[in-house]
Amino acid sequence: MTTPSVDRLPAGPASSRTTPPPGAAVPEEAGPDPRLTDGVLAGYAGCFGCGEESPHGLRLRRTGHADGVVRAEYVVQRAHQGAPGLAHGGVLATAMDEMLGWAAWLLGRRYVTGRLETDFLRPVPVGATLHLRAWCRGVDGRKAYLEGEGRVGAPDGPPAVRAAGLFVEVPREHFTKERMN
Ligand SMILES: CCCCCCCCCCCCCC(=O)SCCNC(=O)CCNC(=O)[C@H](O)C(C)(C)COP(=O)(O)OP(=O)(O)OC[C@H]1O[C@@H](n2cnc3c(N)ncnc32)[C@H](O)[C@@H]1OP(=O)(O)O
Repeated sequence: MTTPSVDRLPAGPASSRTTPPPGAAVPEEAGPDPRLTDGVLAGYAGCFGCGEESPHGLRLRRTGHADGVVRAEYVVQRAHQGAPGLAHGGVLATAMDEMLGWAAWLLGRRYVTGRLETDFLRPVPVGATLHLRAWCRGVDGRKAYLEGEGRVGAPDGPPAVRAAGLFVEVPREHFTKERMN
C-alpha cells in the first residue's frame, strides 16, 4: 500500500459520494496491463481526450507516472473556448475526467467514470499549458476514488482546476469493438 506523495491543494471538492470510506486501501500502481485493453481503448486515436485523430480533441500528452501519480500536459486550443480567449469549463472537466481515468487504469483494472466533481479556481487562457496530475485515494470493491488537479504554466503554477471522481470497475464487454467508429 502506498500513499501518493502529492503536494495537494487544500480542501478538495470531494463530496461524500467521491470520498473513499474509512479503510479503503490505496493499491500499488499496477501499470496498465495490455491484456486489459487488448487493443480496445488504450492509445485509442479517436479518444477526445488524448487521441491524435480527434480533430478538435484535447490531445492530452502524458508526461509520466510515478508513485501512483499520473502526469500530463494540455495546451488549450481555440476550439476549446467558452468565453472569448478562455477555456470552456466543460472542456476542463473533460481533461480532468481523462486524467482521473488514466490514474484509475494504472491500478490495472478497467474503470469508467461514475461521478465527476470539478472546482474551477481561475480562468485558463487559450494557448496556456495546463499541467495536470491525478492519483487514487482508495479502492472499495468495484469503486475507485480518484482525485486530480491542473495548474497553469508550470507543475507548481497557480491551480486552475481540481476534481474528484468515483470510478466503477467494468468487465471487458463494456468496451466492445462494435461501439468504436
Ligand atoms: C495510462 C493508461 C491508459 C489506458 C487507457 C485508459 C483510457 C481511460 C480513458 C478515460 C476516459 C475518461 C473516463 C470516461 O469518460 S468513461 C465514460 C463515461 N462513463 C460512462 O459512460 C459510464 C456509464 N455508466 C455505467 O456504465 C454504469 O452506470 C456504471 C458501470 C458506472 C455502474 O453500473 P453497474 O450496473 O455496473 O454498477 P452499479 O450501478 O451496481 O454500481 C456499482 C457501485 O458504484 C456505485 N455508483 C455507481 N454510479 C455512481 C454514482 N454516479 N455516484 C455514486 N455511486 C455510484 C453504486 O452505488 C454501487 O455501489 P455499491 O452499492 O456497490 O456500494
